[in-house]
Amino acid sequence: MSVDYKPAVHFRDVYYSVDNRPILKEITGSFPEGKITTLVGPSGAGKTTLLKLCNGLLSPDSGGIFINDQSIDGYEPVQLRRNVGMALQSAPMISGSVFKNLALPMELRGKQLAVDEARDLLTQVGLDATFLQRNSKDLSGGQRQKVSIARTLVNRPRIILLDEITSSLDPASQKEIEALIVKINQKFGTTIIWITHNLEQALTIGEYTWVMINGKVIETGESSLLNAPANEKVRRFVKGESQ
Ligand SMILES: Nc1ncnc2c1ncn2[C@@H]1O[C@H](COP(=O)(O)OP(=O)(O)OP(=O)(O)O)[C@@H](O)[C@H]1O
Repeated sequence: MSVDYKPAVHFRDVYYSVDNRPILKEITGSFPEGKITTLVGPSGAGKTTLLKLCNGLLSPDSGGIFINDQSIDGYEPVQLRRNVGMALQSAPMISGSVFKNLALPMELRGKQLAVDEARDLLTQVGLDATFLQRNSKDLSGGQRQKVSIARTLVNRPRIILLDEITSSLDPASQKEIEALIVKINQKFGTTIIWITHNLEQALTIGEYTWVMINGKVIETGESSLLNAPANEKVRRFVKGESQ
């Protein structure tokens, strides 16, 4: 990974295991501040696990994780969740209105979300104000993902983690969400770490890529590395061949 950029998230020799089974091994590297980095690799490589380490949902067995140069252990959980937002493929919603869903991150901090602010958030993600009173269960997949992203923005996070947020969407919705994430990245300088199975997406949207295989980071660099991987395992992965 280029040394020209300040790391937003830095991993230093991180190990993580479940029931003595190593899931992540020797993870060292940085996600540059203000950039979009995609995380690719075969199923079970450890991508989601790595993402969950970035916001404290999981803790490493050993090694260090640093968010904006500060050890993740030094953050209050609330402060960490505000700094590092996350959106998931399933875009989980609580039952009730879109407004209720947008207000949730504030409510968890004992605060209220102003209706004007909720409207602004919807505008940011390309939805009009009529959506505020819609029931979350009546949203399409693309709309649901937009609300999920808007809800992430409530806390104005400096870093957003995305776990396959477009993989269940039709191509048009996928393009809309991609454009939305690029806009958020450019407008607010938000660091984006994006797990995707879509290598075309990694090439076009992400400036940088980490390739993970079997719990290890095998290659990192500009996304164009996917066009000509140096590593044989990565070459096989990119060609869709089994490891
Ligand atoms: N809580 C857990 N208990 C047992 N095994 C787990 C647990 N969490 C993760 N694993 C295992 O760790 C490995 C990595 O899982 P992870 O979900 O991080 O991979 P991934 O690269 O995100 O995969 P996918 O692309 O399929 O989502 C898998 O073998 C998974 O079964």
